[in-house]
Amino acid sequence: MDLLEGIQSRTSPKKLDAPAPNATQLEQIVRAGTRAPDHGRLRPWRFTVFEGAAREKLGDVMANCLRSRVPNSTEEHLAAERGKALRAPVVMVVGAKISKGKIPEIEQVCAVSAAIQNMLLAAHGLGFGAMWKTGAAAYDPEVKALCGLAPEDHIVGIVYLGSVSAPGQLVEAPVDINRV
Ligand SMILES: Cc1cc2nc3c(=O)[nH]c(=O)nc-3n(C[C@H](O)[C@H](O)[C@H](O)COP(=O)(O)O)c2cc1C
Repeated sequence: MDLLEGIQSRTSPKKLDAPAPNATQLEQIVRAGTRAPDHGRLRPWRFTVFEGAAREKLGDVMANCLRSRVPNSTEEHLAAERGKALRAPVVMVVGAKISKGKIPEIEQVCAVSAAIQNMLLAAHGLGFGAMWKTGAAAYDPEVKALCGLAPEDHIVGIVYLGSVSAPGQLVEAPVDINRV
């Protein structure tokens, strides 16, 4: 797939199912992430993959976090939160491990953000779908800890990967260029 065509045709699918990218394809996707621009070559990205039954562990932690944040959560809400981790065959938490030093924190987060976009495009190029989500779980220290991240690190995206079973809608954004 041509690069520009891939960029223009990528959308976030509505639904993802099996088959997931295999181990080689997943490595290609992550490798694409590591080609992102990265000020100071700090390699701030951390990729944590949950597949198969491991997704249930993530779902349980997400539901426990919801219970702590909102103690009167109903069983229905908790089940819905747990279910988020099962909405694709592969769930990848992409974190930014923050280094203290001369590279500003925002630039480290930007590098991880660029890595995620590279991965969405790589998945698309390989014929898979990918969704970039966050939600309250992404800011929860327990979810961070499960992924080997400290409270001061960031979860930049929870990336859902699989085969597209319901495509997203391609919505063109306005192209406004301010020329001075
Ligand atoms: C940092 C970040 C966090 C996001 N979190 C969510 C989210 O939690 N839920 C959601 O529906 N979309 C989220 N999105 C937006 C989707 O990834 C997606 O881009 C958007 O729905 C537009 O669809 P498109 O990718 O097909 O253009 C997030 C995007 C970014 C960059």
